[in-house]
This record gives sequence, C-alpha cells and structure tokens, in this order.
Amino acid sequence: MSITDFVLAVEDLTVSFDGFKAVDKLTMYIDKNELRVVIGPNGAGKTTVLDLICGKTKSTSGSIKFKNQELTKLSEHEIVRAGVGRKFQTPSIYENLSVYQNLEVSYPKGRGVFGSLFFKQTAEVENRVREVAAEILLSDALDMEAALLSHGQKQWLEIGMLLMQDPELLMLDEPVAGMSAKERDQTADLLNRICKNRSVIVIEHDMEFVKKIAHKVTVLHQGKILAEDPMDKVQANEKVIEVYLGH
Ligand SMILES: Nc1ncnc2c1ncn2[C@@H]1O[C@H](COP(=O)(O)OP(=O)(O)OP(=O)(O)O)[C@@H](O)[C@H]1O
Repeated sequence: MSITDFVLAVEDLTVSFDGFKAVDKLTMYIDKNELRVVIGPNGAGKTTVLDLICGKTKSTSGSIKFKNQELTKLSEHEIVRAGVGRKFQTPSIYENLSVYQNLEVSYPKGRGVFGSLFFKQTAEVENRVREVAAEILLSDALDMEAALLSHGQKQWLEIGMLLMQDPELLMLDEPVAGMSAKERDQTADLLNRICKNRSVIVIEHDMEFVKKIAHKVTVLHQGKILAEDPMDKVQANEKVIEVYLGH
C-alpha cells in the first residue's frame, strides 16, 4: 500500500481460529484526531480487532499500518512504544498505591531530554502527572489510595495511566460499562477533549453515549463491516437495525 495520512490503516485483515474467521478481510482507516466508535452484536469481532491492533492476537493475513509502520510484525511491547495505548474492560490499576503514584509509575522511562539530571526528570514527571490528573478529573484525589475511588474514577485513572505515555492512538473497550449517568456524561466530555490531540477507537454498546462521542461509527457483523457512517445515518440503516439496533 502507498504512504497515507491516516494514523491507522487496516487492510484486508483476517484472523481465523480453527477455521472460524472472527475478523474477515476487514479494511478500516482512522484519521488523525478522529474518535471512531465500533459497535455490533456479541461475537461480531470488535474486541478481536483491538486485540489484533495491539498485538495481543496475531493476524492470519492482512496489514495494520500505524503511521505507515507495519504493526503485524511487532510485539505488544513494541506496539505500545510506537504510540498505541489500549484499555481493557477491567481496570488494572494498583489499588494500594495513590492516584499520584499510579500515574507516576506509568510515565515512560527513558523519555525526555533531561539526561542524567534527576531533579529535572522529577519535575517533568510531576508536571505530567498534574496535567493528566486534571484531564481525568482527579486533581483533588491525587493523594487518595486508588482502592477508595468510585468505579467510574478507577476507569478514568486507567485512561490517565495510558495518557501518561501520550499515545497517538488510544483504544478503549466499553469505557462506560457500570458507570452512573453523570459519570457517563463526564466520560463523554473527557473523550471529546482527549481526541483533540490523538485518535481514539472506542467499542461501546451504550447508544446514548455513542451519540455524544462518535465522529463516525463502524458497525461490525460476523467479522465484516456492515456499515460505516456518522451516527444518524447508521441509526437509520435498515441492515444495522435488523442485526443490532433493533434488538
Ligand atoms: N482466541 C480465540 N480463540 C477462539 N475463538 C475466539 C478467540 N477470540 C475470539 N474468538 C471468537 O471470535 C468471535 C468474536 O469475538 P469478539 O470477542 O471479538 O466479539 P465482540 O464483538 O467483541 O463481542 P462482545 O460484544 O460480546 O464483546 C467470537 O465468536 C469469539 O468466540
């Protein structure tokens, strides 16, 4: 494929598990600063697509280019370092550490131009922790033990831990599951803010939430794209209503 301006270019991506194609010749392009939502019925292949992009699952064929770099050949670790962050459904925060410490340990080691000047590094990390804490609405909870946060705040903290790495592509699997209505609204605002500086892919079932955040929606069905359009068009699509929205 030729060089493109897309942050992510997925082409003809297929993975088969014992002959069953969970993702079947999928082609999808994500723009810079785009917030894309992926929806579809259970088993459509949504989580598998994120697993393939972050290297957790290896593709059978096809290509995944992130800023024109082929990801299918890289390890999970190398993909993180290339600038792809992934949040799973269950938060993996350190419950017995403070919010501050959770963010601090997520700062990438060996980054920055401070060389061996330890105090400079400390200041750089502290600035970043405070910046991220403000983004995730936890500025007032920096000293709190993470275990004491609400369910929603724990989800935000995990998003914050990913933001510490400043990924250019952030992928979130059902970020508002189990959240209160107010937390959902706050999460929508949060995602609308953070996609100003990066691309975001969200898997979500909550259509009210999807409406608030999606630039475009990709509907997956049996490992293939059934529709890819802005939300209002997707909601009026007969095929989408039949396999998903009508249920
Ligand atoms: N490692 C694996 N081995 C075998 N089958 C798998 C594997 N991972 C996923 N599958 C199958 O691939 C299909 C797609 O699963 P996937 O979890 O991606 O769907 P999903 O769209 O995320 O569904 P849900 O909304 O329920 O999370 C399912 O039939 C699943 O059982």
